[in-house]
Amino acid sequence: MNICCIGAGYVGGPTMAMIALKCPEHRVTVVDINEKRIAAWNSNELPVYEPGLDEVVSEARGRNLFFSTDVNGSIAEADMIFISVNTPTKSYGVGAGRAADLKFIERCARQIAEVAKGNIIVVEKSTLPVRTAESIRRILEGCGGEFTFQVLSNPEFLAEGTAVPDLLNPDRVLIGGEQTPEGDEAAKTLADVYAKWVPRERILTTNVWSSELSKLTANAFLAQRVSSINAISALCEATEANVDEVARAIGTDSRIGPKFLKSSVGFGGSCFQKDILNLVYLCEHFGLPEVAAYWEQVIIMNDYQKSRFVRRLVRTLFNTVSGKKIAILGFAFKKDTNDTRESPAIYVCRDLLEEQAEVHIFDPKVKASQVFADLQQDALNGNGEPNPNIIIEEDVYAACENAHAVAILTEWDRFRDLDWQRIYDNMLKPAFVFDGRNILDAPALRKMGFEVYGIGR
Ligand SMILES: NC(=O)C1=CN([C@@H]2O[C@H](COP(=O)(O)OP(=O)(O)OC[C@H]3O[C@@H](n4cnc5c(N)ncnc54)[C@H](O)[C@@H]3O)[C@@H](O)[C@H]2O)C=CC1
Ligand SMILES: O=C(O)[C@H]1O[C@H](OP(=O)(O)OP(=O)(O)OC[C@H]2O[C@@H](n3ccc(=O)[nH]c3=O)[C@H](O)[C@@H]2O)[C@H](O)[C@@H](O)[C@@H]1O
Repeated sequence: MNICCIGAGYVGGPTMAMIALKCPEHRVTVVDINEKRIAAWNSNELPVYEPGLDEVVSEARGRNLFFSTDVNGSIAEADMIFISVNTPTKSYGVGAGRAADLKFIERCARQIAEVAKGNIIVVEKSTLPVRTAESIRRILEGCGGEFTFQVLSNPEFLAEGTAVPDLLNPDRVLIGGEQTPEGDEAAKTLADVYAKWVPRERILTTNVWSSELSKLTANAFLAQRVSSINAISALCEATEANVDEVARAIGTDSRIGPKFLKSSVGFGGSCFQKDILNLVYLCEHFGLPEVAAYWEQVIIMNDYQKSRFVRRLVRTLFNTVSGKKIAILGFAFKKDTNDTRESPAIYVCRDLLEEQAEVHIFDPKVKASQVFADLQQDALNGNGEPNPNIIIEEDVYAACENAHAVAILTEWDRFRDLDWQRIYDNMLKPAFVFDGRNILDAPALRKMGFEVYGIGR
């Protein structure tokens, strides 16, 4: 088959690279309108940092994996077209701040309608509101083009930082199709692609709507676990219970399970918040305000956790951080990724800048330009000059030197192994550490003289 994937982002790139690697008999072309991104996929410095991805791409690229900006050309040749474009939260008009903005999806559907040929399978890889496949079907049907088609839903469950192992060994692959002989046939064609490396029993098929809704539901459940343990972390701080001990105690109950119970400064990433907002919007749209309010609370709790972290820091630093140097260790939304979308670090830094702190930011993978873009309105002062209170550090020890406090905002493994004695010696005293990820050995640091504040302990 000729497989085309529209959208060479965090999902399109790695997913298609894995399909190409495992299915040398298929020709896979990933297309994007973003020329810089395609150029990066064709270079030695991929646009996405994921452990193990370089190896996968370099084995398949040029053999049966191609990255191109020729969107129409690739669609015209394709038997199967994945749509893997971004579906951000709408920022304008009806549903602003909640609904998913589907303009990129609709653009893809219209482009497919214009140039596709033959018998094609259109696969929704992007995360979409339930019933989007219906809109895609109507656009494709309405154009009177020279092709027949089936629309499948095949949401992606990979997590950033572990994309390669997640794709190699997924818990499940979900395929939703129309319940007709043609729909079943299309679902089988896609299942055969994955079956090259995923055991058949892990390939689930459902109707289209269940598949679309399962993706939003999975993310909502995962985020809800984080918000639930974070809610308990606030109570732990008030009662001297330890949230990590509570998490371990409840996680050993096999009905609850141990994963996704790590209390933190808050969840980030491009999807949890956007997908829950989308779910909330859908519930409101279908006249279910109680259900909407239930899920919205997951986000409210996450916002509370991020602002609570800053309030605690300011309170501890004698109620002012104005003119104080605060070292920010980690800017990505989780370890092993260069992605900063919705990173809690953005919100923490903004609040600290608002309090007139000087933030010295170190992250091993995030570029300075990305940090400035994320801190947008704070990046420039009123005169259009760069904000002198935002300093990007290349060296973690320089970031901490003469600092009043260190805040860990991403759980990069290397932060655990830093020479904390050296950091202590070079900090102002009292030397405060706010561990927003609970990764440090707090008793050992206290012995050195640090005042350590974790989350929920
Ligand atoms: N980032 C993640 O870990 C996961 C994301 N998802 C979902 O996958 C979808 C894509 O997410 P990401 O890859 O993170 O987004 P992304 O923003 O990294 O990539 C999307 C790409 O689509 C391109 N694009 C948009 N419209 C286009 C068009 N008409 N023609 C060609 N290219 C076009 C953009 O230029 C961009 O490079 C979203 O719906 C997201 O919710 C699902 C699972 C995991
Ligand atoms: O749809 C998506 O985009 C993806 O969203 C998440 O993946 P991702 O956001 O990449 O990363 P996660 O590991 O889920 O972490 C999300 C956020 O929650 C935080 N988190 C996670 C787990 C935990 O116990 N505690 C916690 O604070 C992380 O630090 C991070 O900020 C889901 O895990 C994926 O299954 C899904 O495909």
